[in-house]
Amino acid sequence: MTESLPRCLLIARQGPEDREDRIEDHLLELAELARSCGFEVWARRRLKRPQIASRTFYGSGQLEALADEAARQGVRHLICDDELSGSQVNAIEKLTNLICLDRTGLILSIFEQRAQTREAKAQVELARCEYELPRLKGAWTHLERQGGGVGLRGGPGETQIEVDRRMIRTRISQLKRELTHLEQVRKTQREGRPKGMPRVALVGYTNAGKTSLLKALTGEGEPRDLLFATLDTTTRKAWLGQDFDPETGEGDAEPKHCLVADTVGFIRKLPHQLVAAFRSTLGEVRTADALLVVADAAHPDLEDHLKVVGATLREIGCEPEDIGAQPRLLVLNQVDRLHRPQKLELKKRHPGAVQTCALQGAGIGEIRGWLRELIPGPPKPRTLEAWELPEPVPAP
Ligand SMILES: Nc1nc2c(ncn2[C@@H]2O[C@H](COP(=O)(O)OP(=O)(O)OP(=O)(O)O)[C@@H](O)[C@H]2O)c(=O)[nH]1
Ligand SMILES: [Mg+2]
Repeated sequence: MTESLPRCLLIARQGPEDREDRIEDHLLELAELARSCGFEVWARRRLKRPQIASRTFYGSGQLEALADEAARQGVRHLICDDELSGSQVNAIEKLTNLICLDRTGLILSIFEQRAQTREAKAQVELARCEYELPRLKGAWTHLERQGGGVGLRGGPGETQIEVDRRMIRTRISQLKRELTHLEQVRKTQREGRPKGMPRVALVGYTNAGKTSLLKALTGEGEPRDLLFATLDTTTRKAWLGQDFDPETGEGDAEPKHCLVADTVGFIRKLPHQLVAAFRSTLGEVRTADALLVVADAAHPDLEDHLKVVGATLREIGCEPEDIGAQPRLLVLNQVDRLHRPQKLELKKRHPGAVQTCALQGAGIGEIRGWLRELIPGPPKPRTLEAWELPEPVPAP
């Protein structure tokens, strides 16, 4: 007998400046995250609030009404798209009698479920510790209230917080030491890889089809329709064919290869604790000779996704404007889900991109051709596209 999945209710705040459709999109993405974490989504709600309520973020009136509705439907979890403080989570849980998770907490839970290798596990635990540390106060307020009478400083609660904080800080130091060691191991492995064979990293928004492209290029990889299916970097050898014209006899008959690394996906508001903790895994991206930036071309938020990818790449130290910056190829994947006019429109918007369908192998030959060019030397300079550049600062 299959156990039924825990049901959850998703909410997001809509401020006066927020467009309704954008908040809906964010809720749809949150629903995908919840599904990837093992929840069944019962409902999504936009809560219109001109101002943030400091204690409960969303305001007690709306939350109480939702809690009644959720209780009648057997919903136990409330997942919020907004980043909440520990004391806000506590106040919401008390008011609604639901288990409350914010977006960062949800993403961390997915990463915890997926982490397989020692390195991924250590990275995720580090991110979890960094996330919990500032939240401890909220979690322990019930003890603080029990603590010390008149004239006493602190009390049992406060002491407990201090003990907890110290334990977490000690664990953070241990994990950082372990990760520095693992980063060194990774660096040595990289240096030991065959010379003269370019290393290419697949990067992009989660669920865009990076692992599917790894499979199309190298024959290996397990694509899954889940957000953050891939956490660990996998590197495989890809056959790139040969630059040889049998009719004229021109070119190089020697077959060419490169190494392709699949990496963890990016997402809007990727918790900064995770970006920091995944520095060593993402080192594969920083040190790659070239990047294949993969996007789901059929996603309605394609352009936003590209901006998130551009910004996250900058955050991990890949600046497209730098001298000697890695060449990048934009791979617009899943074009089998688009009609011809949409593909033409996309071609106009991103003329330098390759349009692919990783599942059927369309466009893979073009990627191979681009990768072959990397071998004799760096490809020609290219004009940067708008999504790679920082957002312009609005005029005062
Ligand atoms: N229709 C269609 N589906 C695709 C294509 N490429 C990938 N998919 C599907 O998209 C889903 C995600 O594919 P993955 O390759 O796992 O995506 P990913 O970017 O590695 O995702 P994460 O590792 O979770 O970040 C899977 O269900 C794939 O079958 C494509 O070209 N066309
Ligand atoms: Mg993947």
